[in-house]
Amino acid sequence: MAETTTPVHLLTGFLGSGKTTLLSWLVRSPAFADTAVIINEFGDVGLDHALMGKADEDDVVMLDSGCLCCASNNSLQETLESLYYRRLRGELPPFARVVVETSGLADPAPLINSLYADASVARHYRLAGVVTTVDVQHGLATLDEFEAAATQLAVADLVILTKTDELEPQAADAVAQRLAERLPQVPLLRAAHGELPDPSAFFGAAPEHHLPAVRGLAPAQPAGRLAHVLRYGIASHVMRVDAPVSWAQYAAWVRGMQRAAGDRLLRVKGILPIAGDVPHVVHGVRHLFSPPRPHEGAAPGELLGVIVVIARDLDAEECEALMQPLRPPCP
Ligand SMILES: Nc1nc2c(ncn2[C@@H]2O[C@H](COP(=O)(O)OP(=O)(O)OP(=O)(O)O)[C@@H](O)[C@H]2O)c(=O)[nH]1
Repeated sequence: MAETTTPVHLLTGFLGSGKTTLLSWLVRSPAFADTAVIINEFGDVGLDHALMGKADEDDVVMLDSGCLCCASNNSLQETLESLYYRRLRGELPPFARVVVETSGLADPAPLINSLYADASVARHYRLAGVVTTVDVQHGLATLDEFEAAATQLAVADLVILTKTDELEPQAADAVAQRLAERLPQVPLLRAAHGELPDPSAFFGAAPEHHLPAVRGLAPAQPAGRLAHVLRYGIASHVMRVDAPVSWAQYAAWVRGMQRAAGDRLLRVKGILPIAGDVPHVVHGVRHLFSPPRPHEGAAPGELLGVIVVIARDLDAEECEALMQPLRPPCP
């Protein structure tokens, strides 16, 4: 008898569209018991993992809800195989499904293809749906501007319109309407404050009717991150801040970033020691920065002081110059 395969749900969506926030909430829900979550990142440092409050980047963490979480910079194939064999050897508890959070710049088509085309993966896993997050404020503009965002939407089996708490219901309705015109067959859910009305709806996506579109979009070889970086002039810079900073320094840094690079910024995230060495989570999407909040969960360890800046046409030198307000003043 053929072995049953484990369903894999891809969670994609452009930089800052709310994937990690949504997932952080979902993994605590009983609907996510028996789920293994894999976080795959753009950038050299596994920050999303830390922002979700997990302890160890290399290991699989079991949450109270029964959900398993791990971060990986390996290929999806390698990670899925490793999970499969660890489960087989009894090193991991059984899991009934997998959720993969892709990086915000990833073209999901090669990932989708690998689930179908890689024989060793396809023996044990199957694609069960692609969920694409679209930011209600920036989403439509991003779709027009970035091919990756358009591709992420094109392959969606379920669209989640995020941050609807930030707009009036009528304005959110208008965005939902525009998305429905683009993808009339794809269901759309709304998330507010990073939450869905029903967490189990996340698993309701059905991929079959999008397969032709995926085949048409997928390049022959899996697209490397570099391809995106070169094509759009987008680069990810990992900056380090070694000493605690004051609120005044933080404010000066944000002002400088907004003024000098606001139109080129895509995403800023990190964990900064602010005001007496308290680790604070820093988030920016485009030119907007959220108020930093104290970091929750396991100590950030060496990620404390790491800021990832993803921007267009911003080289390392200029990025470093923009970090100056966070550097200790010269004696
Ligand atoms: N008001 C509001 N803010 C949200 C919501 N979801 C996410 N955010 C904020 O949007 C910013 C980006 O959210 P993330 O969850 O990190 O986005 P992401 O898609 O994982 O981003 P990348 O890791 O860059 O791909 C953060 O400041 C979040 O607090 C929401 O539903 N409402």
